[in-house]
Amino acid sequence: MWNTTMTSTQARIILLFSGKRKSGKDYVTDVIQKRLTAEMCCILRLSAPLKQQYAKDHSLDYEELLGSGQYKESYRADMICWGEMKRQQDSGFFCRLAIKHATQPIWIISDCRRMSDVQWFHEEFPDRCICVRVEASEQTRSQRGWRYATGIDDAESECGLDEGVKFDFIIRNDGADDVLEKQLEDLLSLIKSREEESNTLHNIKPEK
Ligand SMILES: Nc1ncnc2c1ncn2[C@@H]1O[C@H](COP(=O)(O)OP(=O)(O)O)[C@@H](O)[C@H]1O
Ligand SMILES: C[C@@](O)(CCOP(=O)(O)OP(=O)(O)O)CC(=O)O
Repeated sequence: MWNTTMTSTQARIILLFSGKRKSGKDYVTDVIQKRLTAEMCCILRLSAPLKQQYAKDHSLDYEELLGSGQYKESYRADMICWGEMKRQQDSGFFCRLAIKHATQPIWIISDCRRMSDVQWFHEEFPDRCICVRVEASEQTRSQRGWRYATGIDDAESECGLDEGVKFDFIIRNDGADDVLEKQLEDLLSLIKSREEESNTLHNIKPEK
């Protein structure tokens, strides 16, 4: 189905995922990666290099910060502040680190939060980005363990992409498997058609 004869390690397609806490970004991106295979598609998190550097600077446990337990939550507000300070100095700081070792032709960036994240990818990789929003109702998110937290759920970290972004695809993830399945099929078709366009462009030989 997919062309695996890559001539460069740079991505052909970049899926920029965003969505509120517990909307299901990890769940959905895992399914998509499985369908595309790990050979073709990697999942990259902007929060991974952030947590790594934050853990180092503050003598904390990086693995615990990667988990979904209380440890991460107790540092979330401070990590947000620290990350924002870094981004003010260099808006592409975490984006560059996150993609550094990626070799697959399709990248999923699973946690875009800020306009600067989306802009950075669009500027670095024009015509390769597909912006995907995952949405779930507050009721669904609550059932998945979400509790509103002032300073987090009303801050840029959660709301930075609520307005001003034209999403190429919106996934409603409220729990019905067949509804999600149909949307995933549509998104996979979009990825495939972009892949074909991109292959066509890359295979055009320069005129002699
Ligand atoms: N469509 C779904 N079907 C079943 N469980 C789901 C679905 N979407 C999300 N979940 C579950 O809800 C929880 C939160 O989802 P997650 O992907 O971690 O959210 P996010 O990454 O947006 O914070 C996880 O336990 C996940 O397995
Ligand atoms: C400081 C953060 O990067 C922490 C993000 O941690 P996760 O990526 O694990 O987030 P959730 O899926 O919302 O639990 C947030 C930020 O604003 O950069």
